Amino acid sequence: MSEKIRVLVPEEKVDERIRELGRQISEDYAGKQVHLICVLKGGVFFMCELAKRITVPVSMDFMCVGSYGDGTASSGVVRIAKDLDESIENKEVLIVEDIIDSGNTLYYLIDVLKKRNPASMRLCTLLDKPDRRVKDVKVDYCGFEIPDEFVVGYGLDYAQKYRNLPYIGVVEGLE
Ligand SMILES: O=P(O)(O)OC[C@H]1O[C@H](OP(=O)(O)OP(=O)(O)O)[C@H](O)[C@@H]1O
Ligand code: HPA
Ligand SMILES: [Mg+2]
Repeated sequence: MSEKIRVLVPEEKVDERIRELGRQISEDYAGKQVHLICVLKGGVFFMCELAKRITVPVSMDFMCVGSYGDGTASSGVVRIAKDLDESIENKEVLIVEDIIDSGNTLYYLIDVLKKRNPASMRLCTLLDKPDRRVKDVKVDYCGFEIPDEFVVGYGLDYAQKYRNLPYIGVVEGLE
């Protein structure tokens, strides 16, 4: 069955904002190498586009975590399905996420990664949904603040579908 999707942020706006974020990050990390950590699966589209817009040297690694399963609410239990391949000790780490919603995922991840002694650690998210926050998470770079609606596209899924949409949409008709 397929749901109805309403466009919330069109493709051109997403692309333009990612270029701006890339410029800002390049300025802030001038003279350094930034180590991007992609939070799979949702973060992968954003990370690829963002990395192309960063002009300082970039390295990258991937971690796969999840707490939503096929539903629209966080289970509260964050599961690591794949850890990083490399050490982050003394690296300028920038975590790249698609969305901060309840904050459960990033609260947990930041706690885990801080113990590995990076030189610095910041967070960049394409979307921030502050109305749903239950855990406090500091966002350093944000693409868009969005209202309390379940969104898909640009890596975000509903029951694993719609990640490949090139825009941010709202799934209509969910309670
Ligand atoms: O702030 P939170 O309420 O924790 O929600 C945000 C997290 O939830 C989603 O991941 P999900 O668990 O759906 O895994 P996925 O990226 O594989 O879809 C999303 O990609 C974030 O990682
Ligand atoms: O609004 C959302 N959409 C898809 N996945 C999510 N994970 C947390 N919030 C969302
Ligand atoms: Mg998901």
